[in-house]
Amino acid sequence: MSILSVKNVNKNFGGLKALNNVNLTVDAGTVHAIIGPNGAGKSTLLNCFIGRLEPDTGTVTFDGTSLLGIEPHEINQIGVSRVFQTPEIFGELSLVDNVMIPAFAKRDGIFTLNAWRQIKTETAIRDKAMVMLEDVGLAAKAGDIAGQLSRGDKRRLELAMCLVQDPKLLLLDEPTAGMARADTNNTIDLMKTIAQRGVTMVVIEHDMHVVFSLADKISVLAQGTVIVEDMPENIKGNPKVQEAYLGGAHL
Ligand SMILES: Nc1ncnc2c1ncn2[C@@H]1O[C@H](COP(=O)(O)OP(=O)(O)OP(=O)(O)O)[C@@H](O)[C@H]1O
Repeated sequence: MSILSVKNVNKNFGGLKALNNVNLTVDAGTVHAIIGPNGAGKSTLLNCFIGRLEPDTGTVTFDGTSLLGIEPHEINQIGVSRVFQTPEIFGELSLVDNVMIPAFAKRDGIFTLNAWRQIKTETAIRDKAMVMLEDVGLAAKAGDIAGQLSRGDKRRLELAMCLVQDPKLLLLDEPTAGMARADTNNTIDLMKTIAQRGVTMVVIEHDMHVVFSLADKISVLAQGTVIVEDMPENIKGNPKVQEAYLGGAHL
């Protein structure tokens, strides 16, 4: 059953066709990877899922609700969370505070600093935040200041900030970018655990080891168009993919 459906989406930047009649279907409970060369339109497409960009034409539907014309926080509220390429965390706050903030935002609709001062002591939310930090392997650092974390840990923290919102759909933009291999493998394991819990994931990723370790289905974008959508085993040898994606090189 489809949870995210993209139909005939076009997006131009001036004279540049960043998305050219994109169609894509993500099935519930699957990991769906979007790959393609630099500038193919992957981030532009993801931004159309979270209200950061509005397509010029076409539809984006999540769980029966159109995602177009609604605010990013409302999209978040209905169950879509995104992990960014550059982690968006609160650098001066502790890890546990970082995870509590999105938990409150999810519960109360929108987050305000005044509310934060009053509710910071709520133990149920603090306990939930601690469970999420445990899940991503950061519980021992719960009281540390987030800005001082390593790059890999910052990404794990951001993942905890998404998971605390109990998302139905998790969007990950290059979740292992800049990580050493050991960190990448830990992240793959973590994402597998999240997938096993039934969270649908859309992953943009350049690292083919990550893509082929995780994906149930892969969409290949080239010059703003989905040129192939198929199972991983059918992607590697696809000449269209090799030509468009790597200029004829073998994946
Ligand atoms: N805000 C913008 N204004 C103008 N052009 C843009 C804007 N955002 C993206 N583009 C252009 O749209 C095209 C698609 O960019 P996009 O970032 O979506 O590609 P991508 O597949 O995510 O690339 P990468 O893998 O390098 O991150 C590129 O040519 C890019 O330069």
